[in-house]
Amino acid sequence: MQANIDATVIEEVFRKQKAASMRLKQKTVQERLDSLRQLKEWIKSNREKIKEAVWDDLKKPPTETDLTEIYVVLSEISHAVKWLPKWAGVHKIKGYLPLVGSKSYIQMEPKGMALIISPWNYPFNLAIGPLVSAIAAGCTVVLKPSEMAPSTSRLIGGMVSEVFREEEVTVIEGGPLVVQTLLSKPFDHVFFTGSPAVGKSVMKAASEHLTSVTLELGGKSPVLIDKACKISEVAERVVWGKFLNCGQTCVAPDYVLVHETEADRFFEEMKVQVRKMFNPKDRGTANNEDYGRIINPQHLERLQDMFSEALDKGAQIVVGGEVDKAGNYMAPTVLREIRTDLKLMQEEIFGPLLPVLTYSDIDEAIAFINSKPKPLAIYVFTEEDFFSDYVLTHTSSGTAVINDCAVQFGHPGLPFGGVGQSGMGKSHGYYGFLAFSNQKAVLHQKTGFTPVRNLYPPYGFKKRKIVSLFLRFK
Ligand SMILES: NC(=O)C1=CN([C@@H]2O[C@H](COP(=O)(O)OP(=O)(O)OC[C@H]3O[C@@H](n4cnc5c(N)ncnc54)[C@H](OP(=O)(O)O)[C@@H]3O)[C@@H](O)[C@H]2O)C=CC1
Ligand SMILES: CCCCCC(=O)O
Repeated sequence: MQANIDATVIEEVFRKQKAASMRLKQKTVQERLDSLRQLKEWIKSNREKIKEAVWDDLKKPPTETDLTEIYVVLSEISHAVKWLPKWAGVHKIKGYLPLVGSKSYIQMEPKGMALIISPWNYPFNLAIGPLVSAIAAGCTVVLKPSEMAPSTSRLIGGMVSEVFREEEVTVIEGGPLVVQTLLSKPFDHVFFTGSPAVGKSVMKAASEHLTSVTLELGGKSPVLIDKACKISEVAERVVWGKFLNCGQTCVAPDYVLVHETEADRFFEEMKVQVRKMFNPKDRGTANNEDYGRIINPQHLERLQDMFSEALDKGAQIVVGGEVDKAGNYMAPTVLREIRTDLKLMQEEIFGPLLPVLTYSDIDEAIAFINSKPKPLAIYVFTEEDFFSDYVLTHTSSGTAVINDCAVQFGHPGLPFGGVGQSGMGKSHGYYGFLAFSNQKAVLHQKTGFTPVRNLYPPYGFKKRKIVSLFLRFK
């Protein structure tokens, strides 16, 4: 069901879901599996509609939508369908001597009512991925997609109406004001994907009800390139990870630190790879199959400001630089001779600009990375394990990839999420299931004698001896 932004509608939706959430708590694993399978069938049957909606919103190449919006979600559903019986089952806990005779286990209980707030850059994937986890956990869901991706938002509303009962999942469209109204309600979990700035306001609002949150945020994810790498392979992987979705990707490389001895070769290879993957020949054509567009004129202007400032302060273009305002087009652009005080090096770029800096000493590079907030990802390219071990030991990030970029997002077995400014909580697979679950600890004590009785008062001489004995063996 799609609800308009009227506050009374939100009130009504909340009331219905509150009433349903206790009943749905008893929703069996089989019922949840049935819902996930129906969702999967809908997605597979409506692939073209999804691609059209995402094209309307972002001019995202249909094949890229297939890969990064549809395939990733189908993979998440298949993973959940395979493992849900185990995730939702009883997790037995090993015995504990002082409680000998008791049985302990963890019971996974749905948190209850979930609010999912999703961004525009992967408007299908980042709305439905968390929804899969919430359904698997047995939660009811209010889903608020981005109004900056209206076609995909409408498609999701229609899909939800067809697949779920209204009291199970409701899509409420709208922007910041709708979010603020929704956040005034005492949900049991809020799953937010977006910028750190908005993430803070979401967390603040949720704290009024002590509602748990998952914050999937962003940040400046560095690429660190060691000496003696296979530079053409490195360039290929950096170009793909960076310019996918025109760089509008939370796990995209934000800047590169390349060892000074490799810099010239790296720049040459970046030219080769950009031209090979995203040849500007299609620039401006409506049906470009390989490269998308910036979401709107405001974001294009933001990126142009960053770009102009960099050029004014000495940055040089290695490849790219073309901008076509009419088509919200900015070419995949690699820059060198970068000053560290540029806006480009202070704020998350979230677009197709890639500043490249050189370093001579690994500790200098690590100090630079650590001078910034902890990123969502760190990408290390090296042939030496000690190098990657050293970097991962001396830096902190939500995720880390050695010798590739962005692919960690697609592995349903890995927890995904940030740390510090780049986010809190994890998503995907079992970790997404846990985000929406209360891990209830259950201890079933035996009747009759248990060692615990020796700890009851009155604490006479004998009792004190027993307690000392207990302590001596700890
Ligand atoms: N960790 C991750 O998995 C990901 C993180 N991101 C991060 O998200 C950011 C880009 O996405 P973007 O959508 O622009 O992020 P925003 O934070 O601007 O928006 C995210 C969501 O919050 C809503 N929103 C926007 N402003 C407010 C506000 N003042 N109060 C309440 N809600 C608000 C938006 O609604 P509406 O859009 O309708 O205005 C949208 O639904 C980047 O920082 C990127 O790194 C992006 C993708 C994945
Ligand atoms: C490769 C797909 C990544 C999608 C989520 C993001 O990083 O914005």
